[in-house]
Amino acid sequence: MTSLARPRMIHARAPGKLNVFLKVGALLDDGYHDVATAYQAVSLYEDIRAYPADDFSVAFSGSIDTSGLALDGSNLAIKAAQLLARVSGYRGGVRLEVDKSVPVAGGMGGGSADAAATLLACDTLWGTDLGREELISLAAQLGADVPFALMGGTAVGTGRGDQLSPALAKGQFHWVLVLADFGMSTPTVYSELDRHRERHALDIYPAERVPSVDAPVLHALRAGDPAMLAEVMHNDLQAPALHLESRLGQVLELGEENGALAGMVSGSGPTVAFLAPDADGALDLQVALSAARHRVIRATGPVHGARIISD
Ligand SMILES: C[C@@](CO)(OP(=O)(O)O)[C@H](O)COP(=O)(O)OP(=O)(O)OC[C@H]1O[C@@H](n2ccc(N)nc2=O)[C@H](O)[C@@H]1O
Ligand SMILES: Nc1ncnc2c1ncn2[C@@H]1O[C@H](COP(=O)(O)OP(=O)(O)O)[C@@H](O)[C@H]1O
Repeated sequence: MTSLARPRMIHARAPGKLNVFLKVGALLDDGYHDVATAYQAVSLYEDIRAYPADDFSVAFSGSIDTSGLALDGSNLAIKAAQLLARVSGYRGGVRLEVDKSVPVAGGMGGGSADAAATLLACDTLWGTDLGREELISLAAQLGADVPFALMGGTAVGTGRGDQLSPALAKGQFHWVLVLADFGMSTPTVYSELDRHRERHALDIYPAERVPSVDAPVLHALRAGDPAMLAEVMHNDLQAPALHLESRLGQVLELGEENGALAGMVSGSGPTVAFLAPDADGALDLQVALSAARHRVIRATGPVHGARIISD
């Protein structure tokens, strides 16, 4: 009698993201904020290889400095694998090798991409076969951005950012990303926004305490028109991020002086994303910013969400 051979390794890949639009509403009782965001998955990827093992472990490689990342159960990749094992009743473990391209704590959802790719890789490796819907619901338990890393493309996120609906998008947008040599804590940036609103007794979007994505943003994405998108890109976390790290303001100015259509802090920062008119414009901008001794990479979007590359 023959038994079905278990795969020896599964390779999954998930993208980083930009928030081309992010409005932050009220602080909720659970410490989260109601948000309305337009996500775009971009061509910076986390590649995860999952090997059968008796326990759970993770190791990192790649061009990004990962020396500060915990490798224990607090790592999002391990959390994802352990959650899937618990829910599915799988009794073994997994050895995860992550080739990292998304900056750590950079506002581009690298940890979320690790979690999404891990869910998919382990579901395949272990043959638990939960299916997309259930993986998305596990993803939401791991972090607000994790469902989008599974889904990819372009999408509107509401609630904590985890209630997704796909958005129509045409063509390709060209981004130039300035990476920082420091990270920023997402909760700290949200808290800075709350403090600012309290200090100035600001009413949060009084007409709509539940924020929404502005219609012109969806229109620009649908039209695939970078000039149109540049006019309406917005991030409520940019002001608090700049308040915490004023040097990001100089980066924004430099990009806008050198041909960017618009620049924006990505999510909670500190990565700064510039929208270029086209591929040539992105290359010119990369050269100018690199000459000013910044670490700069180019990316395009939208791209696919998490998927299996090989098994
Ligand atoms: C700001 C955003 C924009 O997409 O991304 P990043 O800049 O982190 O990539 C997200 O809202 C981050 O999502 P994610 O990084 O998955 O957040 P989580 O791990 O779930 O939450 C970390 C902490 O951020 C704060 N948080 C997160 C999401 C949200 N809607 N409201 C919040 O206040 C809470 O303090 C929470 O405890
Ligand atoms: N696999 C992981 N990759 C990156 N960060 C992780 C991971 N696991 C846990 N973290 C922690 O999650 C936090 C957010 O990291 P990350 O997802 O890279 O950035 P951001 O939330 O700004 O997009 C960091 O403080 C980091 O230490």
